[in-house]
Amino acid sequence: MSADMRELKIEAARAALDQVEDGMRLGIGTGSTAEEFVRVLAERVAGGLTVIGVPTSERTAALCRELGVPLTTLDETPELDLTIDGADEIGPQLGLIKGGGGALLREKIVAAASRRMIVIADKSKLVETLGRFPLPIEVNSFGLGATVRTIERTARALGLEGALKVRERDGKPFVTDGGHLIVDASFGRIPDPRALANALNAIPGVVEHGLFLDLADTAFVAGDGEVRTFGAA
Ligand SMILES: O=C(CO)[C@H](O)[C@H](O)COP(=O)(O)O
Repeated sequence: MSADMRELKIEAARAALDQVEDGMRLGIGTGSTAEEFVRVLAERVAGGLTVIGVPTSERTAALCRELGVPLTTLDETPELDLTIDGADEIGPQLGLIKGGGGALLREKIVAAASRRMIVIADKSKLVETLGRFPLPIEVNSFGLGATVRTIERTARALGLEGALKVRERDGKPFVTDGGHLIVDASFGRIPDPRALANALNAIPGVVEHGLFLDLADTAFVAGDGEVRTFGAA
């Protein structure tokens, strides 16, 4: 990642930090932008801010522990005030594609448990139509072949075509924190994300998908010397 790109992520993270108030229960996202948020949050915590966070991945949990951000779980703290997370794409009405980092299931559970969700990103994530970024779909490993065929058929019925690939890392299937697999679906354009989300939700074997609709309230997007706010300020 270039130094400029990292700077944009830090700017967006700082804008989100301004929304954090003392005593808040936070959902803490996953990915390189969310990690910049953890870093700026940790500085504030070291300076006396009192917050408690639910991490959306083991990777984020490890960074929080390393930097001294206090953690809890959704079992101990089932309602959160604010979740801050990155995204792979930000589309119309703050519809998102997430899951590039493989944490979409926990990210969606945490976002849904939060009163407010803020997305932080650099401007490369803004799109007019979702789908350029392959849609991550988390699936149970049992019946993988059948589930992939059903996803393919379901997508085709909605006019969506494209390669479906089981995600790999180091030549082996990528396994999520929940022990599932990820199928990346290269649809190119998803003109009706709601129809696709509903259809995917109905497929046995699909654990969750990376379409985040009606979850994000605000996006802080850094680029061209400013941080733009989308949605509720
Ligand atoms: O959804 C995610 C992880 O599952 C991330 O938020 C998304 O992949 C963005 O990551 P980055 O900030 O590194 O671009």
